[in-house]
Amino acid sequence: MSFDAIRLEEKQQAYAELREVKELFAGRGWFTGTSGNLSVRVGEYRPEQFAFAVTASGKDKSVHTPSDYLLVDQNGKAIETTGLKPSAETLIHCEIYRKTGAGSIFHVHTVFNNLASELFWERGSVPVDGVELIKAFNIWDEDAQIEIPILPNYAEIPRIAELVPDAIQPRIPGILLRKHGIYAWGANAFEAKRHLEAFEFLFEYVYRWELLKK
Ligand SMILES: CSCCC(=O)C(=O)COP(=O)(O)O
Ligand SMILES: [Zn+2]
Repeated sequence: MSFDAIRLEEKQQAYAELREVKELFAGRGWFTGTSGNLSVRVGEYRPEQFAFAVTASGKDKSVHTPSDYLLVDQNGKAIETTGLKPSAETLIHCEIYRKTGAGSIFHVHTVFNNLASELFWERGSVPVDGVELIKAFNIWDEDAQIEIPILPNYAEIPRIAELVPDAIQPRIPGILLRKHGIYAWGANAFEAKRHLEAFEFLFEYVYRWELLKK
């Protein structure tokens, strides 16, 4: 498969989706200090070869410019002529796509996802019991109990990326990095957004509930 088959309209559609969600999340204050990154897959998918549009590294994600996104391959290398650098965390997106075949991945740093990751670091996952919003993950069991995995936040992204495949839990479309942020994914941007919003609600809930219990 060649990436030449990716049509201009597909790329423009992916960039438009990223722009829309970037604007929405920026309005919620989810990109503090240039943090966060977003991606949408384009073209055909095979675990050994795929492409995606990803946010460029280090940009102020609350503003729109003509150089906010670029296309990369399954190894995170640019597949278009550009001076832009892909997100420093692109390798994590690569591993999530390879393992899950997802269509879109969103990463944000928030105070509640950082607090939850630290509160439950020693457990290795954030437990959530019986909260209605678990249904946003298409888990419909009454009183469902889920565990959201937490990975260490090593300085070297490849060291984190290599842990990602084994950390991913089949029913849970997200992974926390300790005192860093959440990666949430879905079959498309709509679903990834729903999952991310649910995770953020649940992190705030579990954190506040832990305080109330004390
Ligand atoms: C200033 S935030 C540190 C880097 C980070 O965690 C992040 O999410 C943004 O990195 P990017 O290269 O995608 O801009
Ligand atoms: Zn980050």
